[in-house]
Amino acid sequence: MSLHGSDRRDTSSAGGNGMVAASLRLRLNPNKEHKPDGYEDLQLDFSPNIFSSLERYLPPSMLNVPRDDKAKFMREILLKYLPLGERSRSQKHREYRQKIIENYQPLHRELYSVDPATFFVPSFLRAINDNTEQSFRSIMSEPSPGIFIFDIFQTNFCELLLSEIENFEKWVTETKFRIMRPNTMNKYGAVLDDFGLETMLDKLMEGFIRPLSRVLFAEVGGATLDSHHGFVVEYGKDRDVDLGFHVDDSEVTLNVCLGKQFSGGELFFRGIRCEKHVNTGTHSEEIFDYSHVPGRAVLHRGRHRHGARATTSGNRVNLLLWCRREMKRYQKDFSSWCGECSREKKERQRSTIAATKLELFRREGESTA
Ligand SMILES: O=C(O)CCC(=O)C(=O)O
Ligand SMILES: [Fe+2]
Repeated sequence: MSLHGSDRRDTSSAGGNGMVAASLRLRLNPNKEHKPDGYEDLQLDFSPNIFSSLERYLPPSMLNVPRDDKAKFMREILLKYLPLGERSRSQKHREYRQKIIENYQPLHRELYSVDPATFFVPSFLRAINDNTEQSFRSIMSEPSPGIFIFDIFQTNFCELLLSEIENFEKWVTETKFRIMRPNTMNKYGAVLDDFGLETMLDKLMEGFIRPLSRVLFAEVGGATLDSHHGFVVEYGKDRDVDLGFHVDDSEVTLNVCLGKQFSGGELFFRGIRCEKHVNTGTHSEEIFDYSHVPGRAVLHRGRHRHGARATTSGNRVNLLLWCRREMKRYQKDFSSWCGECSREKKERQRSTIAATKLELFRREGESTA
């Protein structure tokens, strides 16, 4: 589910609307002293972070009621802000997930909560612990502006995750369970959030990707990423072949190759664009192609246009974490990150300067004539 759009962002006035009693209005300003509960372990239709953020807006009388009651109250408010169609979609999705989680037996339970020492390579962990731009840049390359490449996962972690995914798919085939694919562009692959890995991926985003995005992608809200869509894509014989040119429904995307053996499957990047300019041409300096390496991450803005070439032999499985900001501010000026908006802005500035210069020359000419 998603909570996009400026109309649904301003939760501060939500309590004044409809069924919730007037005495239970949300506060206009958050209570910054209040330490919110965690909601990761509950099956909810919205990201646990949204509940923790919204909790600071609860009326004072509700702050200390049981967590389930707070979650119920906030869920009702959030649901009212979804259009009807989306509301029932969100309800159905919750039931769908519930059904999987009740019936699927995980194979490697150790994958379901983050264990930094066994998940990540030491260089990545050191950089995250240092938490400085310099430490981040020391472990990554930026072969093209806004595209960062670095080693992230240990081989053993990649293998365990691949084996868990295979086990899930085996269960899907055996039980003939109809699963939802990660998005409209894939016929294969699986949504990791749907079979129990949501909390682990949330921790991965919060503790390990958000610190990087805060520094590397500040202008698209990298510091305040608050939800994610986590899935795997699978290519090869009997799987998807390639992936067309697109932008992701994310502010920041983490793409990590898990394996296995394959050839082809290169990513091609073609510049960052806002919605208005998404189909404009590419400039030569925006062209960048990348060959995947197992365990290695590519981190880029969701609006960085890209696609994946055909995997010509073997199997390729990649983990994708689309990191989002549900609580987005409505943004109008994209010139800090859209290649075309910034070119247009520079062009406007250049012509204003040229016109001013011309006018000055003209006046000078008149006064000396
Ligand atoms: O196949 C890949 O590595 C890219 C996948 C991708 O861009 C996506 O799923 O959004
Ligand atoms: Fe993508």
